[in-house]
Amino acid sequence: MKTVLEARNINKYFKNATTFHVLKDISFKINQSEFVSIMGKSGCGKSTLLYILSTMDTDYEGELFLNNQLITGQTNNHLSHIRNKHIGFVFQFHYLLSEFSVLENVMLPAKKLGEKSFAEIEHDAIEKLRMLDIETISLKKASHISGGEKQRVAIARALINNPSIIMGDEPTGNLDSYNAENVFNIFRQLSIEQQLSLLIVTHDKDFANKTDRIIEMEDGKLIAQTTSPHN
Ligand SMILES: Nc1ncnc2c1ncn2[C@@H]1O[C@H](COP(=O)(O)OP(=O)(O)OP(=O)(O)O)[C@@H](O)[C@H]1O
Repeated sequence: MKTVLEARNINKYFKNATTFHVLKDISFKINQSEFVSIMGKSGCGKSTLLYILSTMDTDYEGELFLNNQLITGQTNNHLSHIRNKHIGFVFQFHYLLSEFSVLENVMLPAKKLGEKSFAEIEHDAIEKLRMLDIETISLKKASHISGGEKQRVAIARALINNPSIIMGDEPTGNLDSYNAENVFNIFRQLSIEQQLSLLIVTHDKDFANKTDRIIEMEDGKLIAQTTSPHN
């Protein structure tokens, strides 16, 4: 099984008036097509870890590999490229550009990457919108669609560059149970049909129990990795 993401002995310190050891020797791997959740009490370090794994925070000790390539120590320019091409993000709040259409929002990361023509990007974006069953709202302004639709648009945007992994920080935290289940089902379908890996921080035990593996954190440490009961 191909490893998509590997964290080796990640340590992080916040250095203010005092030094705070926030992440303590975290190591784990995520395989292709695996759907993994991260759980732990508020303040245990989940978001801090996700920032490092997503290459947005480079101030840490240890090593990070994406598709078996060491990405620790790369230049900011290179990291920005890696992030845009290989990692899709879905947050609790969707961060769509409200004055832009759904279609324009989904196209943005591909335009930024600059590897395809406008027509190709538009074609890809419509395909993603169709896959998520929101093609009919493609010309609506992002401010004129529902919360559940916004999160599906955010997922389509995360998929536009065909990433290896989707990372999410509480992507269902702002949704009602119907829409939360809908997002879970989309993630599950992506992991099975597109062989996409998913790493999702969540406080929702029901959501986590349905993923392939739960990574549990406490006080900055990885304390358990549990294969979920559904397996
Ligand atoms: N810039 C900073 N300087 C010092 N301490 C920080 C900083 N940012 C976060 N922390 C602390 O690091 C710890 C981990 O924070 P983090 O946001 O990663 O937790 P979390 O598990 O994601 O919490 P939540 O579930 O509430 O989002 C917390 O104790 C937090 O107060």
